[in-house]
Amino acid sequence: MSVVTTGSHLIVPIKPLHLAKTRLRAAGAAPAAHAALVTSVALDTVEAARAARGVAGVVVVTSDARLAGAFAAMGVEVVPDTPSAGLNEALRHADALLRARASVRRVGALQADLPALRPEDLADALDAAGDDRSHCPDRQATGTTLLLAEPGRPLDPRFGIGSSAAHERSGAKTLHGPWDSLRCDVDTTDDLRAASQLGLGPRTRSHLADRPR
Ligand SMILES: Nc1nc2c(ncn2[C@@H]2O[C@H](COP(=O)(O)OP(=O)(O)OP(=O)(O)O)[C@@H](O)[C@H]2O)c(=O)[nH]1
Ligand SMILES: C=C(OP(=O)(O)O)C(=O)O
Repeated sequence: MSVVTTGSHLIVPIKPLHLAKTRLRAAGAAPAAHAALVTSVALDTVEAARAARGVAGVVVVTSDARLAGAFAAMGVEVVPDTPSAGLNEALRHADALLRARASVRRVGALQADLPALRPEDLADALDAAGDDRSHCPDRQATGTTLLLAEPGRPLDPRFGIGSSAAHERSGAKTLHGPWDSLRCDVDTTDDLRAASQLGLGPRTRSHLADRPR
C-alpha cells in the first residue's frame, strides 16, 4: 500500500548549462565559470527547497548531464527533459510523471535561480497557499518563482514573459507575503546583488568569493 504524502512535490526546471542564464553572464566570463555559477545557484535553491516544511520532494527536470550528475550526488531525483520541448513542456512532462505516482498529492514548480532562498520563506508561502492553485511573483512582480497546482490537478504552467499575470488569469491566487528570498530570482547582475544582500546559499557565496576580480 502506498502512502499519500501531505506535502507538495516541487519540480525545478533547468536548461542545459551552456544555454542557461544568458542575461546573467558577465561580459567576457569564461563558459566554465558561468556554468559553475549557474550550477551553484541551482544546487543552493534545491537544497533550501528540500529543507522546507511542506515540501515532500524535489525533482529536477533537465537534459544537462553535468547538472544531472551533481543533483544525483545530492540524492535529488532527475527527470530527463523531453527533446526540444521548452520550459512549460518540460514542466508538463515532469508533472504528468509525478501525478501518476500514488504517493504524490500536490505538484508545484519552483524556479532554479533562487540562491538566497530560505526554507522558512518557502514553507510560509506554502502555508499561505493552502490547497488553492497559487503562485508567487518575482520581486519585479512580473515573473513567477513558485506555482502550485491544486491537489490532484495538473500544474498547467504559463511560464514566460508576464507569467505572473498569466498565472493569475489561469486562476492561480497571488501569494503576497514577507518572503523576499522566495521572490528574489536572479536573471541579471542587479538581481544577484539583491540576492547577496539577502544572504546567498553556501555554494553561490563560495563561488563568488573565489572569483578573480
Ligand atoms: N528543463 C528545462 N528547463 C528550462 C527550459 N527552458 C527554460 N528552462 C529553465 O526555466 C527557468 C527560466 O528560464 P528562462 O527565463 O527562459 O531562462 P534563464 O536561463 O533563466 O535565463 P536567460 O537565458 O537569461 O533567459 C530557468 O531555470 C531555465 O533554466 C527547458 O526547455 N527545459
Ligand atoms: C520564465 C520565467 O522566469 P525568468 O524570470 O527566468 O524569465 C517566468 O518568471 O515566467
